[in-house]
Amino acid sequence: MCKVVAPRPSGHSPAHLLTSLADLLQAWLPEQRWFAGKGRRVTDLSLLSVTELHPACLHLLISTGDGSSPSRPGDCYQLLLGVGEVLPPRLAHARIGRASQGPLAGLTVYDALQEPRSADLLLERLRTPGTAGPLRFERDAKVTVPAGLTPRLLDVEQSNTSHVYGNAYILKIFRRVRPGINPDLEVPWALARQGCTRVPAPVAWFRTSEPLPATLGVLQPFLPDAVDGWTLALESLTAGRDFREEAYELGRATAEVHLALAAAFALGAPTADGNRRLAAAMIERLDTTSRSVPELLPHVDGLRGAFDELAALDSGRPVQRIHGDLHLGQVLWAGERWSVIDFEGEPARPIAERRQPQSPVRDVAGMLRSFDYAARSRHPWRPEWARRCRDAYCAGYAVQARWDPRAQGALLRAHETDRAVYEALYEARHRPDWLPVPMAAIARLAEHAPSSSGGPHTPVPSFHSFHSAQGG
Ligand SMILES: Nc1ncnc2c1ncn2[C@@H]1O[C@H](COP(=O)(O)OP(=O)(O)O)[C@@H](O)[C@H]1O
Ligand SMILES: O=P(O)(O)O[C@H]1O[C@H](CO)[C@@H](O[C@H]2O[C@H](CO)[C@@H](O)[C@H](O)[C@H]2O)[C@H](O)[C@H]1O
Repeated sequence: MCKVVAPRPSGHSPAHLLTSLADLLQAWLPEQRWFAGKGRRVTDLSLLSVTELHPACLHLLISTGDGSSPSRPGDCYQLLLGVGEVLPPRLAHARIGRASQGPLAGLTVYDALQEPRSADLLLERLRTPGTAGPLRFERDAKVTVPAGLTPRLLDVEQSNTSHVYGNAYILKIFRRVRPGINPDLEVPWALARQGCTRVPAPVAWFRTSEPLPATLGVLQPFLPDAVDGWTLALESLTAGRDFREEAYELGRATAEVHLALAAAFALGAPTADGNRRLAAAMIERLDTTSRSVPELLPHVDGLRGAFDELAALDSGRPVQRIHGDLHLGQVLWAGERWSVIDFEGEPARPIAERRQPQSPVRDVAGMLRSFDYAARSRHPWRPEWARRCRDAYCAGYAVQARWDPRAQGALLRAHETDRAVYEALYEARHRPDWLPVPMAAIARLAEHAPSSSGGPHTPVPSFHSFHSAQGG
């Protein structure tokens, strides 16, 4: 960590500190993968809380807005800032800038989550529960986390920031913070209590009570040698290898998690009214998204067909807690089986909404879209690879859940369409180069008028009988 010089930042109010940080953060935030306002200027910036974890390491909750709507509350983000005189070369990539005014004038500010020392600080706090200002560090009383585990920053594309400790634990620090308990703590905790072994159970976490009650980070066991489903799918595509057996097992794993979720949380009955409200919400998302992603505009009328079809439906599957953002990047192959991670749901949605019971078909649709994503992201495009994976996945799901998602044609189509709209917004905001991937699906979904398909449920006893039935 850099050497700190007086005056100590903690001696200053958030408003005073902001005079040092505002310019630096306004330039730096829009460059961050986890920042949801790509391409938009940060005009309104305020510090919601400042906690000194160490004289040279500040924990910050900030609120940002783009000035577009004075009535819209700003987004809240969690930062760990290092402050010092000189930044060592190994931290050059973490540099945010040199403050020119205010209490930090002349000091260099950097993203402290990029360095192991801040990871050490957080783990020490999590090992021994307690508080620091508004921050509360808590853990599962039955688990003892050893001291001195070597941290490393996880070097993968992700929406948050994670540190791995001694290949034994992983700490996810949520970047975008929303009021309420984060489902990524709530759901794995509840599943562990159900005895579900498909999901790593939280061992420690930290949260804040002010200025908003929110979960800030979760420590879980790290699955060593795990490979995520997205990497495996791309390897399979590159090598021209089949992925049906993996997809089938993934379907079984998804259904197993859904069954455990159904046992852990309340269920809701499917109703015609529920379908109408869901369709209305999907149409609203389509309309809102097409205002910020103009590429969607030519397809809006076509896409609405799937939602109208859902609105006319008078049945469906019972609603329950689900994963909420299921895709190939959220499943890990480790120890010869699939595990499921990241129950945060769609990060842009309010937490109260993410905690509502939803149709399990929504998760199935997320994974089906993901097979399409993988196939679309490689040249040459191999639609048959995605089609086989999608079928195998549903077959595996049907065996475990005892109902086949393919028999829910209208529901599945509406959820896939809604998911593709979500993906278009996500990519436009976070990875504009990827926008063509969901747009390809959107064009296809809009072009093919919805029609009820999907036959009656036919249980498939094993992958191998499924495989031979497909002539594989
Ligand atoms: N328990 C775990 N064991 C091993 N690797 C993990 C574990 N949890 C997460 N990871 C790795 O971290 C990556 C990002 O995790 P994820 O929870 O999806 O973060 P984010 O929500 O920030 O995208 C995963 O793709 C995986 O590579
Ligand atoms: O970071 P999260 O895992 O919470 O999820 C967000 O980012 C994902 C991209 O990293 C995004 O997923 C989309 O791209 C994936 C490939 O990178 C693909 O597997 C998914 O099917 C596709 O939706 C996800 O939508 C977003 O919420």
